[in-house]
Amino acid sequence: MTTADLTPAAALRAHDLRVAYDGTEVLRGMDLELRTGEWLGLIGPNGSGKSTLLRALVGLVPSSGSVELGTGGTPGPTDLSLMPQSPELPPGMTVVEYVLLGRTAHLGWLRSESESDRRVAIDVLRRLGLASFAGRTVRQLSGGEAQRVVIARALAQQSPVLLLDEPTSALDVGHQVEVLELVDELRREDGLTVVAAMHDLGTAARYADRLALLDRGSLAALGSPAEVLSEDLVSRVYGHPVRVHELDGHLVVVPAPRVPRRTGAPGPVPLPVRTRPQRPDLGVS
Ligand SMILES: Nc1ncnc2c1ncn2[C@@H]1O[C@H](COP(=O)(O)OP(=O)(O)OP(=O)(O)O)[C@@H](O)[C@H]1O
Repeated sequence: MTTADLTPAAALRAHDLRVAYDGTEVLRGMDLELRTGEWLGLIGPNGSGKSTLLRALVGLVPSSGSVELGTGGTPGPTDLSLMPQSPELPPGMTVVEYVLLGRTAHLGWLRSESESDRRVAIDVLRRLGLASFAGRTVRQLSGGEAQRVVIARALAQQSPVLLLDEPTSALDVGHQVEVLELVDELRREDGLTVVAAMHDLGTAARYADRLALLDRGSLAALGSPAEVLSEDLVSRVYGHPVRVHELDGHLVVVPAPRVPRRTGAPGPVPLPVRTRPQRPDLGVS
């Protein structure tokens, strides 16, 4: 066996990916290589470009640079599946009809869904504990139920690369674990490649093989969770001091309280200086 055999194949490569809205560049010089079967966590403050990067990877926003499959071709509609952050839920559409939209990329011109498409949709709904909602309209769901239905639609597409934009922001802790474990199971069993933008840094670290930290449209760090979640780096990029602890073998990031400035109080106030961080040597090219 050679070293090449041991190196996971690339699922997707982005090179010098850039996006500008109304002439303002919000994503710049993004170079990423996704390995087949890996989970890449996207983290970064509000507005740092996580959603824009995901949308650029699927071609939903005009971008410059390149996105190509590991095999070298341009991604087609069945290659990447995106679960958007705030999708439109069409009024009157039932849950099963909505999840079946995930099969659209697999249908030929003017073809309607087959029995096997319906089976895929029902199976995904069942695995997410949503089968009893199948006949309900999507507007008749709670926020968390609706979010799981949107995830179900993305999973029903059965694409080899799954892009999730804050997939658990509306979910209680039990459903968060249920959804993330299901995605992780698909990753381990079927070699699904996952990119998930998440705000909870501990949860992102728990599932990701690597974390990509975005800062104002650029990649500030890319590496293992332990490498990227350094107190200094996270405090600087997020503009607030944090502490990183290890609990039961997992990293937990908690905001540190700002020390109130008192007249005559001894010692410095540990406020982070919000300057552009030095790019650490974490494999970012
Ligand atoms: N349609 C748009 N038109 C103009 N500017 C936009 C548009 N969408 C996003 N932006 C800007 O692009 C930047 C990146 O936004 P993006 O939504 O990618 O950030 P994000 O990291 O996903 O943020 P959040 O964590 O708040 O979801 C922000 O400054 C945002 O205001």
